Amino acid sequence: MAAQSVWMHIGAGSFHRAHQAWYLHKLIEQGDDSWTIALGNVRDDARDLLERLAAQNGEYMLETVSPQGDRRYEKITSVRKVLKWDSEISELVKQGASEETRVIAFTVTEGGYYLTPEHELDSEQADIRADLKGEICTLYGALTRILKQRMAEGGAPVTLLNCDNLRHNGERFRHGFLSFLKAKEETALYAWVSRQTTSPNTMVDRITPRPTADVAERVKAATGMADRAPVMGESFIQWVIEDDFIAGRPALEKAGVELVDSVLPWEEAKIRILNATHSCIAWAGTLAGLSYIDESTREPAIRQMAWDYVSQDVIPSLTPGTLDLAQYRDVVLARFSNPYIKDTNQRVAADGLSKIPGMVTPTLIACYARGHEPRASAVLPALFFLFLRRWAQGQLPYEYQDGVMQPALMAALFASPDPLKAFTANEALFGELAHQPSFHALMKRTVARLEEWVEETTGQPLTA
Ligand SMILES: NC(=O)c1ccc[n+]([C@@H]2O[C@H](COP(=O)([O-])OP(=O)(O)OC[C@H]3O[C@@H](n4cnc5c(N)ncnc54)[C@H](O)[C@@H]3O)[C@@H](O)[C@H]2O)c1
Ligand SMILES: OC[C@@H](O)C(O)[C@H](O)CO
Repeated sequence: MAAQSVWMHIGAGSFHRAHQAWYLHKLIEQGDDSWTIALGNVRDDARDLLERLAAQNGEYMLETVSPQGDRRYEKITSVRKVLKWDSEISELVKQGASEETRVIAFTVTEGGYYLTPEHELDSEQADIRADLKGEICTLYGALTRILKQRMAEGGAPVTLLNCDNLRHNGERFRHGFLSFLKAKEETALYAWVSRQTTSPNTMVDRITPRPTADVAERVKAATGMADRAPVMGESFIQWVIEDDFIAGRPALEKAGVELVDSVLPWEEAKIRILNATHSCIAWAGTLAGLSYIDESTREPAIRQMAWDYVSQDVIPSLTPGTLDLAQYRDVVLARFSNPYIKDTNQRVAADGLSKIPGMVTPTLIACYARGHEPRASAVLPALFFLFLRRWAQGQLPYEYQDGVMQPALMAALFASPDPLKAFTANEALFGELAHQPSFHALMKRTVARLEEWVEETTGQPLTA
């Protein structure tokens, strides 16, 4: 029998339970239970869920639904330990220090890495400042605590695996973490992490909305299980990982994971075509008074914005490879239109301040670099500007969540005499384009055009 290995996951959100936990469950179903999951959270916002999961011994039902409406129910059995939260993250530290833990994976959202557009650690962020002083608000503070203990207990190597939607997610996380350790003057830990850990890049994909009460009702009706922690997602699933695990890994290929030398083509397609387009639809849908991604995608004008952005600006900016990008676009738009996935514009609109620089600005820059005015891509930041303006006016229909949002700074931006100019001149969002007059002119024209569209669509005048 193979030695028991633990995959510790930090970030007890819905996505981990619909994606990574499903793959490990598939291996267990095949008779290989040599790898199981220990699940915990950096922050106190998953306490209820962790308690409910613990009461079910980590088991829960996953409901998946296809674009045709076929629903499937699977009991996920890979989470074998639920790590209780406390302010010292003691259970995460104990589990993460143990040699049996060979992979520490995480999903802490796009905003959870605190990187500038130049991909440097943003030490100005309040959470980072707090963690540099020894608190635990971020993944970096948590890993520092966990890995220090691991080093003290023998220092067995471990893979640090980023499963968030971030371009070059392994590399960017690693650079952020090592910069954090340097700033914190953790010299010995810095040297140990450099030698004894790896951070493969990954591309993860499965649309996983926040579960609503009706998921539990359908689970009960279909399976009889009174599940207090069900999760639901689309039937589509994909995981591409660079095969660089320093302390071994599950036989993920047997569950359908693609293990590759470089995830670059997949992540470029995913981030620029799927994620950026998703946000475009969420911001536009919200401005048009719609609540869900599927209904927003089926709105012809919004679908056209998304289609034009991918077709006119993204595809010509990417190096042709083995992926059929036009087909990828069409599949993605079909997935977003799935009427059985009630994914909210609220969820997908989140974290725009990280998504614009990470997912959209590279396409804007690439277009200018090849002498093409990015008219279709400018629609995305222009929509986000109008969306943020609604936020500043207190007129969004829901709470906007953004990991890097500093409300006072944003409010000041919209109180300035020319908010659009201040927004477009923001280097953190637009890098070198922040100083380019032609980009400012393009944004002005695009915002004016979209204001007209919003007014026509909603029949309501917009207040500037
Ligand atoms: N939901 C999806 O469709 C999906 C698909 C692919 C990838 N992802 C990735 O997974 C992430 C999480 O998605 P989810 O659906 O699980 O979201 P969720 O809202 O259910 O969970 C978010 C998790 O991140 C943690 N978190 C948030 N900000 C943090 C911070 N600054 N520091 C530490 N922890 C923090 C929360 O405590 C929680 O555990 C996404 O942001 C994305 O990068 C999600
Ligand atoms: O664009 C929002 C993401 O959470 C998205 O649902 C996911 O990346 C799909 O895999």
